[in-house]
Amino acid sequence: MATRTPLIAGNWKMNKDHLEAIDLVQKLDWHLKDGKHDFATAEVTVLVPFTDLRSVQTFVDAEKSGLSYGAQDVSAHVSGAYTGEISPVFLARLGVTYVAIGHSERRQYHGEDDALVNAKTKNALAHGLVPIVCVGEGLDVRKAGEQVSYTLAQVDGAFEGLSAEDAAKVVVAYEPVWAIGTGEVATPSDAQEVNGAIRARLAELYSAEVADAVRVLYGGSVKSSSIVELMAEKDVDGALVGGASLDPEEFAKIARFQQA
Ligand SMILES: O=C(CO)COP(=O)(O)O
Repeated sequence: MATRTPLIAGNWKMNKDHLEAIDLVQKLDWHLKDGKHDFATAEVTVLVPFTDLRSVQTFVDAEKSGLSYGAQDVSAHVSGAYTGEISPVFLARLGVTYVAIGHSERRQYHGEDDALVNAKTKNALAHGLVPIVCVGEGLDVRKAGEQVSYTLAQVDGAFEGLSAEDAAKVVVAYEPVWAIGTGEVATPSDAQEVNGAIRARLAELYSAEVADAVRVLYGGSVKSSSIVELMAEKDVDGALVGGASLDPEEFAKIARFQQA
């Protein structure tokens, strides 16, 4: 079985301007260095607003920080008359590693559907970015007990037409919508149920090797008090952290879950 390096990703959402971003990333870097964090045992990345990318890049390069960084969305197009969109080419030029695609807030407030998520995923991969494809059910679906089939349909949509080679590079984040920003963290077994099903689906769609290579994260109200139990589940390969990623000490603690 492949050994998957855990990934702890902070999604800042629409918080922090480019000056505040430097302050936050500096403090995060300090806490990780203070704790002698070994990035080989858990990768740490921050997904920041587009306007913060240059500041974060400058800091990471100057400090030779082990942190990587990413964006929260990307266009399905490469260039041209798409007002307000950001090309994966621009992100790659700024040293971006990851890009979140299909976050539930984009699906909900910007009408993004599986076809668009698929197009963005392909575009990111074509330009050397690693997509973090977000999937997960709302409360109604959870109450109806349909969380696995609902989420797997989103996975099928996101991976449609992807080669095995590309599929192996993708990160999937299972984020049940009812657990986002609510303080309502899914239990470790809730996370394992869906994360395990996602991996099994990738094995069906591709192969055991691809399924083994893909990191499947959990997201939704993750805190330093919940990360250890979540990471103990065999198909939870990391976390996508919202609110708690804005507190550098708390986020560093989450990243250092192996030391807890
Ligand atoms: O949406 C999330 C990360 O993408 C989760 O947000 P919270 O950690 O604030 O619940």
